[in-house]
Amino acid sequence: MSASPSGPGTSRTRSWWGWGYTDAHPDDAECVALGALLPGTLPRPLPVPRVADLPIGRPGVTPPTALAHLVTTDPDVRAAHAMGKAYRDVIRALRGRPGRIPDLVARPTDDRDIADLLDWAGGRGVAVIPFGGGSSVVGGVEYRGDAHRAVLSLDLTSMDRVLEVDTVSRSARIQSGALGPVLEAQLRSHGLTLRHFPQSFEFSTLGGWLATRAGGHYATGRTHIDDFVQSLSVVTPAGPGTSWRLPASGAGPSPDRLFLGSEGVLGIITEAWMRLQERPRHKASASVAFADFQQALEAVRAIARCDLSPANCRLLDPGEALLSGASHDGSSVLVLGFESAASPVGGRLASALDLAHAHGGRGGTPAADGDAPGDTAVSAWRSAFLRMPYLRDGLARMGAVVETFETAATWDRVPALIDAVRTEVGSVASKATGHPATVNCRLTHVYPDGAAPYFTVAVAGRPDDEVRIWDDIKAAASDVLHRYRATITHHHAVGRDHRPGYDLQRPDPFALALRAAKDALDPHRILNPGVLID
Ligand SMILES: Cc1cc2nc3c(=O)[nH]c(=O)nc-3n(C[C@H](O)[C@H](O)[C@H](O)COP(=O)(O)OP(=O)(O)OC[C@H]3O[C@@H](n4cnc5c(N)ncnc54)[C@H](O)[C@@H]3O)c2cc1C
Repeated sequence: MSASPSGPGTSRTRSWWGWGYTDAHPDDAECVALGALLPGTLPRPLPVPRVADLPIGRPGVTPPTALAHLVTTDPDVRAAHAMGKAYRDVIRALRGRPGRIPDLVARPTDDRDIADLLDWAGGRGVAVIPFGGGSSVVGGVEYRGDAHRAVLSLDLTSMDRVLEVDTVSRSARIQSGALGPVLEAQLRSHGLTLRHFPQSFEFSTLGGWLATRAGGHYATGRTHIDDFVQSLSVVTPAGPGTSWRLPASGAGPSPDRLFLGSEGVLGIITEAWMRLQERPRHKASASVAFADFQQALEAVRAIARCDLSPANCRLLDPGEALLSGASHDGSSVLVLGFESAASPVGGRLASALDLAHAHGGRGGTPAADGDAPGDTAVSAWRSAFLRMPYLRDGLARMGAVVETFETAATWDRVPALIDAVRTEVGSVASKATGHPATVNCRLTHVYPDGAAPYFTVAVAGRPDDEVRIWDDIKAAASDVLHRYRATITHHHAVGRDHRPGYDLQRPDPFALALRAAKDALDPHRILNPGVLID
């Protein structure tokens, strides 16, 4: 079992503490250059953390002989499964204080292995934390507390095959541990694609997407992974179950809906039949600049209502546009993209541009229908988007507090919500650190009735106090969201970090029903304790 899983067809090493591949991390000189962008950061980067320096104790439990071949106690592997990939996780690793290191890491290869591991853990009071790619940004894959005798991280990535493709119904049965690129590589030979591309695509799994109701790259329409699910197979401590494959069904509450977004607290999603698509042959994109952010919001609202279905409709405020290189003159930028396997999309792009121009937008010559993006602001935004998590970790090494959070609200609240977050979160961040803070915003997904604003906070921290500072900033952000009745998360999930906000958001009878489901399916309360429901 390797400590640092490699990407498909590559021997590159995954970082145990930070985002992605170690060879893509900013070096010390780049970290210093990044730090210079934020007044008050450290003069030199914090050293890259080493597993050898961590307080990794002996495992508190030994697996039975029959399961020993699935389990490792290797310190490198255990460290890589201790936390997710939020800023909070990265800075804790950098400061030598990661979350609790799991006692054991298991990599099952089929449903039987999972059932046996759950049986054993249930009988011994061992907590089981399902682990896909480990890209959670909400404390979803770490254990907090001490109510269990030991902790087992259940890594699903050995179950990564596309098992069947039904070209007639255009769907496939896929094991849940497949990372994005592994899954797409297997579908390519059939000329098909799932086309679910979260920013974390490279290092997250189908099971993780389903368990967190992840949001992909589609800005409108099928924004969440839920929309692609035909049926699910789940192994719970109370037994396994598979829903029927159906294109749609009105037969009572949906069994799939119980497990979509269940974040590993009710059972392990082991495979799913997923709706596929043909690869797009027609693509077109363009960007439009706006002098006024409020007008840009109006333009996006108009586009979202017109049945144009852009695949990309990201509105970047001036700070986001500057950071990604999409604009340098204080403009907000709307990045528009259309795609289709069936018919040219130039007409839809032209209609969206007309609407943007009618609301004061400038530029955005429609690119010819084809594969190339054509527009430099669009290309700049795309490369910055993929590089951003690496840069965040570089800034963390400079002692900065840099993190994102996201939400969704109806259009009537969106403009005031964005203003309130900028003002109140910015003020808490500056007061907590004594340094100027930036709070930037982009819209990642848009709907006819509302939008999903996504915020990035950046401020120089105070040495060794970064976690507390971030927790204070996050608490202020959650307060604003609650006041505006905006969701605690549009797609990042609840995990442990969003529990207080989630508890306030969900109706009481729903909490009762969820608790009853937990009692029935996980009677020993071993699955991901602390997440979603107690
Ligand atoms: C840089 C970065 C960018 C991101 N971009 C996006 C984005 O664009 N869209 C988005 O939605 N999210 C995004 N995320 C968040 C994260 O990638 C998603 O939540 C993703 O769905 C998690 O998938 P994973 O395989 O890494 O799951 P993990 O992080 O391993 O697990 C997430 C949760 O699901 C549970 N779980 C995992 N697998 C299973 C399973 N098979 N059965 C039951 N429970 C399971 C875990 O216990 C945990 O609670 C981003 C994160 C980072 C760090």
